[in-house]
Amino acid sequence: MSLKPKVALSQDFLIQLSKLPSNVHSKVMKWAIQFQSDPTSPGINYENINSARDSNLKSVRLDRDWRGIVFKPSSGDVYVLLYVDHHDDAYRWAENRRLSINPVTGAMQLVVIERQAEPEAPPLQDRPKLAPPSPPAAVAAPPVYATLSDRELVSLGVPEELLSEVREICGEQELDTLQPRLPVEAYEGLFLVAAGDSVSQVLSERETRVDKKVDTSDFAAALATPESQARFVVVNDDESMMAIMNAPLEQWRVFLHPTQHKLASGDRSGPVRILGGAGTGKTVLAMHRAKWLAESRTPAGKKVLFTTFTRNLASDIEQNLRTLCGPSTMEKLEVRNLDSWVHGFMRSRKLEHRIVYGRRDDPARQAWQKALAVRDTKLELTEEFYEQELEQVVLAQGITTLEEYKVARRTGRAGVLSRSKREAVWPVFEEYRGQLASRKLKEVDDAYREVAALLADSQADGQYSAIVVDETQDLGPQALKLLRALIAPGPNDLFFVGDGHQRIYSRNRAAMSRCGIDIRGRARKLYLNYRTTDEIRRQAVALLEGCEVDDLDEGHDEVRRYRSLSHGPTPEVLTVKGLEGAAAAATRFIKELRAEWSGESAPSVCVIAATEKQREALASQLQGAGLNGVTISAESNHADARDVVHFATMHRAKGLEFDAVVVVAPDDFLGVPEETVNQRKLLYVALTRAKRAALLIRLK
Ligand SMILES: Nc1ncnc2c1ncn2[C@@H]1O[C@H](COP(=O)(O)OP(=O)(O)OP(=O)(O)O)[C@@H](O)[C@H]1O
Repeated sequence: MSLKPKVALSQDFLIQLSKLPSNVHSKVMKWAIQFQSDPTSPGINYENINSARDSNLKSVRLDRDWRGIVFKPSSGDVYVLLYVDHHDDAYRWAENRRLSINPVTGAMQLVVIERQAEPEAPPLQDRPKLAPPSPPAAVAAPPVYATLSDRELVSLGVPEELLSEVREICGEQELDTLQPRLPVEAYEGLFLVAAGDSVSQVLSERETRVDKKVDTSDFAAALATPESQARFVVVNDDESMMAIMNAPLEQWRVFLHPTQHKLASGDRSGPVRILGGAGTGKTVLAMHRAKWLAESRTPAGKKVLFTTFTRNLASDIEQNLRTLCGPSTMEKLEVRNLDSWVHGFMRSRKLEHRIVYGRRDDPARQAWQKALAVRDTKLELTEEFYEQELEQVVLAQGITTLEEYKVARRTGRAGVLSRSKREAVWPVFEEYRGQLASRKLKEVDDAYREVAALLADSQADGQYSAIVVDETQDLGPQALKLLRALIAPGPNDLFFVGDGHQRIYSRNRAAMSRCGIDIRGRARKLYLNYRTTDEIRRQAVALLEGCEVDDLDEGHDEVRRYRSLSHGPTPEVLTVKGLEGAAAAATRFIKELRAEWSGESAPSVCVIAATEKQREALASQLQGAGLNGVTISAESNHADARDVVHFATMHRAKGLEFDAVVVVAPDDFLGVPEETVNQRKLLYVALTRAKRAALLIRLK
């Protein structure tokens, strides 16, 4: 029995497919499907490309004008659809490209060679490190990678063909210029080294082994590496081929970053925590992980729980999971925001309490006012003090008795509170809980705590095979403890993704290790921003300068190491007086953008405001200027709405993305960094929702 040859598609092929006119698109689809079923068919005529650097690249005729470029090595049974274009363009594309195998990582890399071939070099291991060349007199910055050996650079993913160009890089800008020609892992490795990491740190964090013997002619083996799968996908049947080709731009479903790939599958001995700045593919990874867990580690009768903080985000994720997973996998997945899960659990146990999320509205407001009425006025503590003490100490730590309160840690709270003062303060909190109870209400943190206790008492775990958590930064200590109680400790139990820069519910600062979640040895990071242009990312990061950011545990995180893959205009920052001025600026920006992008399908745009009131006012003014809008609510993101402007509060925009955003920021959000950390984080979240363009309006 002869085995069917391996057929793969490249990322470039799919991107190109998405740009083809529809009559050519269907022709290419038909051809590609035939090709997939038998690339050795005598009907396929592989023509040599005389000027090609790589003799394994062949041209295949699709019709009089169009050509496919295919990789067909002289030995081995691997065929890769690399590109499609008009005859001359396709040939030009193929001329200076080479598909080779990285001799250290074993990954397949498509390299664009712009320079003349260099003289034959000795094998990697024999090559000495280059002494740092003495810089030319006029050049200030020395080459960044001069002290690394060739082998070290290649182990980061740098193709041998680009070594000399990498060696000449003297700064960030030059690295960014070379980025489109570098494999994603090489670009990432290089900027991490430039930021201060050692090569071995980079390799060990990304779990890349460099001690294997690599056969640089075995393309079938090379295709199996996570690095190769970041840009090539093997297709085994018509069905999967069609699914991929019908949504060529849904790259996240097919091509994972090597780190996403490694973390999405395979067993982990306990809780995992993934950090990553905005847009680094944390949700994508979480979805792939949930899929793998559901398909590979979930016995009949159990499910994977995928949870997050906000309701509209959970429904967004569920929709995306439906495009990633078949019905049988979806049956093993439960996607719910944590509050809705708790609500459901309480109802199933006939617990009648309603959950309250704040004290602004009745009846919780009345309960809080009654509680404040019992305070000891001699202490001269403000209402704000009591409220913050309640949220950040009493509720967050699940303190239910004066004895516990007397010895509680008050991390993050200003000023020392003596035991005697604590005794005098405590009755307010006790009264509040009593007032809530008489109204059949419960604070959300108390609900988490009590449900966790019920689970522990009833040994009711066992319904979930694993739990995947998105937006972990917004879950406080009691929420984390509840998640811990929901599943027995063991392999693959908990998988968290999050970003301390995006904590927008500041009361929910938690350290995982203090909630029974031990991530030691299982903490990883994603560094590449797939969503936002680097110009927008930098603008957003600049807002957080001087703000302390945690790593969801007891350490710190920093933004220096993150980078974006795309570039665009630097976001405009305007200062205007009043909402009318903001609405006028937003209208102009959106209309100009629509005119500029008129050749493309309607861009998605979101106007993001700090409060519901401002959001409503802006929506009505833009409506008056002829821009129809929809409001993003807890129930719906209106993701399918076309030709409308979306309106959201900063809290509601979390986790979403749009081609462009207009962020309307009250000017006091940008006060002294230490005093406006929470507001600045909201702005960071809002601005990083943009993929290509952003306008930041400072509202005086
Ligand atoms: N491997 C990938 N290839 C291509 N696109 C990707 C990949 N991973 C993520 N993306 C895209 O990048 C964007 C951001 O991804 P995602 O929402 O998962 O990031 P995130 O880290 O969860 O963002 P945030 O924290 O800002 O909400 C999405 O458009 C997603 O489709």
